[in-house]
Amino acid sequence: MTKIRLTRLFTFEAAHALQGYDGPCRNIHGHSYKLQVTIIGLPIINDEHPKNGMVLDFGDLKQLVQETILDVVDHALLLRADSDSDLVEALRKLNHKLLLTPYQPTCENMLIDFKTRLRKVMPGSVALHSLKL
Ligand SMILES: Nc1nc2c(c(=O)[nH]1)N=C([C@H](O)[C@H](O)COP(=O)(O)OP(=O)(O)OP(=O)(O)O)CN2
Ligand SMILES: [Zn+2]
Repeated sequence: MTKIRLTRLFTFEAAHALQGYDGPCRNIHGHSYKLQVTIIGLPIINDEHPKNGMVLDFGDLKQLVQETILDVVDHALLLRADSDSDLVEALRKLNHKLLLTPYQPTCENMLIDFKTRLRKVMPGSVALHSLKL
């Protein structure tokens, strides 16, 4: 049977700073990110099944990505966990949505993080094929 890849595009807004970077991106700045999620699997072949013909309902994929990634990063500020503690404390006092990452928040590292998070919640019948940011 033929395995099928399904791709869905998501967008989110986030700010970050690249600590120690030799350019303007060491300052806190923001992006409108586009995240492409591709899964792979076999379509359900069962006329009695409500998801007949689907690898995964697009709605279910949307909910998975929403809960696992977008709820975490959308309108958040991503800073390295070892950022200046006064800054972190001040942002917390202001109730800012802060994601302290154990990594430099580059696209590459964010993708590794997203992959880890998504793999944990993929239904058994499908696999995460690829991510693009
Ligand atoms: N390999 C990577 N390089 C850079 C990353 C990254 O995540 N991975 N991130 C940055 C900055 O955070 C930021 O994204 C700047 O990108 P850049 O395209 O260099 O910015 P510009 O202002 O030149 O481009 P615009 O299109 O005007 O935003 C840097 N490098
Ligand atoms: Zn940036």
